[in-house]
Amino acid sequence: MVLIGLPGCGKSTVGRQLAKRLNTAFQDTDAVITDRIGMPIRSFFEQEGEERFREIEHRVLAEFLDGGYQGVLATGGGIVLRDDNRECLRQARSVVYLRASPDDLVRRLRHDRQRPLLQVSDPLKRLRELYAVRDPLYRDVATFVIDTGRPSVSMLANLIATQLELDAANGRAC
Ligand SMILES: Nc1ncnc2c1ncn2[C@@H]1O[C@H](COP(=O)(O)OP(=O)(O)O)[C@@H](O)[C@H]1O
Ligand SMILES: O=C(O)C1=C[C@@H](OP(=O)(O)O)[C@@H](O)[C@H](O)C1
Repeated sequence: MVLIGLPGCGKSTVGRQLAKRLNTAFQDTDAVITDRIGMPIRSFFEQEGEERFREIEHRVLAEFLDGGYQGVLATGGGIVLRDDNRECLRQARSVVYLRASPDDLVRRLRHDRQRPLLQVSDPLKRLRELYAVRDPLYRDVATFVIDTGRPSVSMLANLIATQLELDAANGRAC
């Protein structure tokens, strides 16, 4: 199953807990990319540009999904920007959109210096722009949407696990 959503929505944090709860593997496309490029993503954006990053991100996503990866996969917030990535995601068995408001995200990420797109003078404005463009794209490929506003990380992991179990019990693949 794949987790999507804006930077800071909890794809890695919730994803790790969910994998434990489901007793399955956890992987993070950003971590795989970082290993592959041998530098932080922020440095890669500065040296090589976003477009090169998106190429590598596409290859990594396709490798996981074409390879039939069965665990929990956290993705980068921009994974839905490319048509071919959205096509890949539609073939995944479950895609969960962790929805978070720009206001919540800017609070969570106020000390972050790693996310290249948010190193701007007005990160709230940037997050609102990202939300406007991406929210419809996340919804387009999501199997279901979870609002992350109130619940804790462990509650969210339990909520998703329960939803996946219900889907499985109702005969829908998870
Ligand atoms: N539901 C939540 N409530 C409060 N803080 C959260 C929640 N989900 C994630 N966080 C915090 O927000 C930050 C970003 O989370 P992270 O999992 O790295 O996001 P992503 O992988 O989606 O970019 C971390 O400090 C994490 O602890
Ligand atoms: O939103 C984006 O376009 C990006 C989000 C980042 O991942 P997170 O969503 O884990 O921050 C990372 O993939 C890269 O900096 C680009």
